[in-house]
Amino acid sequence: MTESAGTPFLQISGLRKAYGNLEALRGVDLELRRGEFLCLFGPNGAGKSTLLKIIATLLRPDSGRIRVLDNDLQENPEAYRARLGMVSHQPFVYQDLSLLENLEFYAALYGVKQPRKRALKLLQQVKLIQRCDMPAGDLSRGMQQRLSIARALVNDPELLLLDEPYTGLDEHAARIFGEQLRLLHDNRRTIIMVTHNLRRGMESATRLGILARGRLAYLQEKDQVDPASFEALYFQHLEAS
Ligand SMILES: Nc1ncnc2c1ncn2[C@@H]1O[C@H](COP(=O)(O)OP(=O)(O)OP(=O)(O)O)[C@@H](O)[C@H]1O
Repeated sequence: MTESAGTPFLQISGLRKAYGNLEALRGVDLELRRGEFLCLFGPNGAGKSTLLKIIATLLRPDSGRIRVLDNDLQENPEAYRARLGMVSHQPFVYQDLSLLENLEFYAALYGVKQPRKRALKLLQQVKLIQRCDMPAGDLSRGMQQRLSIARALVNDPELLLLDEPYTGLDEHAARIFGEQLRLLHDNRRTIIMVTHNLRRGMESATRLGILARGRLAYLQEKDQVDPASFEALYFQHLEAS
């Protein structure tokens, strides 16, 4: 994939998705440059997970386009998926396999050169190395979340999609994850995170967005945003929903 200066990394235009009569996305347009970190807020049912699932190719839109650099993702989904990582409500881990087996499996699937080494490094990072031989199904919910974060990073993704990654994490684990996000966020990685955690979201992001009733109601560079005004606007949207 070619990349010239100024080419947006991700271009989304006119994205619409309905579930029966319910219009979950009503025309979303969004452009992100490589290395941007968008934190997307919004009321329950606003369409945030639907948007992330479509970007992750887990769900097909009814209409609209998504391009990553010069490629339409519908035209070459396999190459696109290899560059993608996602943490969602589903852990996508095998409950009967150990933590190490799970991560080794995914690393091998993505063609990582030394799958075991990569798996062990990630288990260290998410502080699960002591439990590496335990079946994933025996982990607590917060630990499952840490494992799915490790799973999402196995292929060192260029585009990382995080749907409420703080859910289930205790304060210590959330702080560690916040630190990891800072390390993960470099010039080559583009991140979109959906969260209801205003403080955590605002500390990590370079852009802030609010999705409301299936539309992007607000999008701004974080350094142009007054935190108190943003918080007030966010609460207005929550109350209006
Ligand atoms: N599989 C589905 N079938 C029918 N309706 C769905 C389905 N998935 C989502 N919806 C509906 O689409 C709308 C958007 O849902 P979505 O999960 O994208 O919202 P969200 O912004 O992620 O919400 P939350 O903050 O509660 O996670 C909601 O009204 C929801 O009930």
